[in-house]
Amino acid sequence: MDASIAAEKPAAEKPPAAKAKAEAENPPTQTQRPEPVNLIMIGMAGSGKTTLMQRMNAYLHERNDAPYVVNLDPAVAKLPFQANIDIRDTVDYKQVMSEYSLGPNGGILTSLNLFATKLDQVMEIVEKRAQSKRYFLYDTPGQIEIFTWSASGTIITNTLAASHPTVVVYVVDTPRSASPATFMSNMMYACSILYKTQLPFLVAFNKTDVVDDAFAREWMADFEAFQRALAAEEDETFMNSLMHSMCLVLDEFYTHLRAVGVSAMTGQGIPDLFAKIDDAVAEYHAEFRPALERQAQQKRDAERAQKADQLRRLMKDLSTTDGKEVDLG
Ligand SMILES: Nc1nc2c(ncn2[C@@H]2O[C@H](COP(=O)(O)OP(=O)(O)OP(=O)(O)O)[C@@H](O)[C@H]2O)c(=O)[nH]1
Repeated sequence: MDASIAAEKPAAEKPPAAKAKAEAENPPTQTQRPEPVNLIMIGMAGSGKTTLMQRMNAYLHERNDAPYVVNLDPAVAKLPFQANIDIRDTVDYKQVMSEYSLGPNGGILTSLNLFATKLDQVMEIVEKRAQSKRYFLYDTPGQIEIFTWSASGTIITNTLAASHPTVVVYVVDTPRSASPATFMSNMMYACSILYKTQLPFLVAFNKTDVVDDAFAREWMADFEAFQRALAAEEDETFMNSLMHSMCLVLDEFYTHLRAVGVSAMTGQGIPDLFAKIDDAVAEYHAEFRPALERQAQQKRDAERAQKADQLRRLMKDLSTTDGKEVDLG
């Protein structure tokens, strides 16, 4: 791995005519910039994270609000956009695999671990850009568990969340979730990530140009509709009875879940996606930030109590030395 994070790259500039048009339609505001927002894109392989990021990137460029883009997927072959920071500039995933004799997943995990050791440098660069950028988009590996359940993924997520409002955008391949079994599996995964990260969460049902997400909304809003869809499946297997029980758990999850249908391909639903992101940011301020401050306070209190306890024990030791002088030097 390189000794330091490779120099950040400027995102590809728009053609001058398009830039001038965007500026005329959306002149840069003189008022104070809203606080930066980190958007962590998570989703199963092929759900469309990268394509959706590209669409969001283009949408924001059109509004003269170019985002800052970070690629955290060391194994991605080709990106449709120019990332400002790219893990591939820092870690060579194939070299990591051969150097440590690892398979593809081990290679991704080790690359992320190596990258996490340089996170302070990344955060320094990102913090500088936070003066002028609103949205920071983070693309993650399609092997979800490598990011969400690894120490390095947790370190990256927590570091981002401690710096600025951070929202998880969970991307779902809507056509591939049209059967009750795959839908339920995907939602169980979403649920576990929500509880793991404890961050404001948004489900983006992607590829609505292929299959409308109305069925998903119905299943989330109406428990019986989902039960009927399950019953309509041909065989009542072990999987189905397991799902009958699981959907009772998910019912509670759905009541607080923010969801939006989008098409990364056509751009349908993108304004709604950003409106939902605003809601999630409000939740970050109302719930996550105070919880984070409470935790920090508890940690400070515990450290203070520990120091006081150590001092008390030291004083006790001193008082039991029979009046002999104790050399503290
Ligand atoms: N029809 C349609 N296809 C899409 C849409 N979004 C993505 N795709 C296609 O889905 C495939 C996977 O998209 P990616 O953006 O590479 O998915 P990913 O989640 O980043 O994949 P990994 O990098 O493997 O995790 C590509 O062929 C995309 O063209 C969409 O909204 N509509």
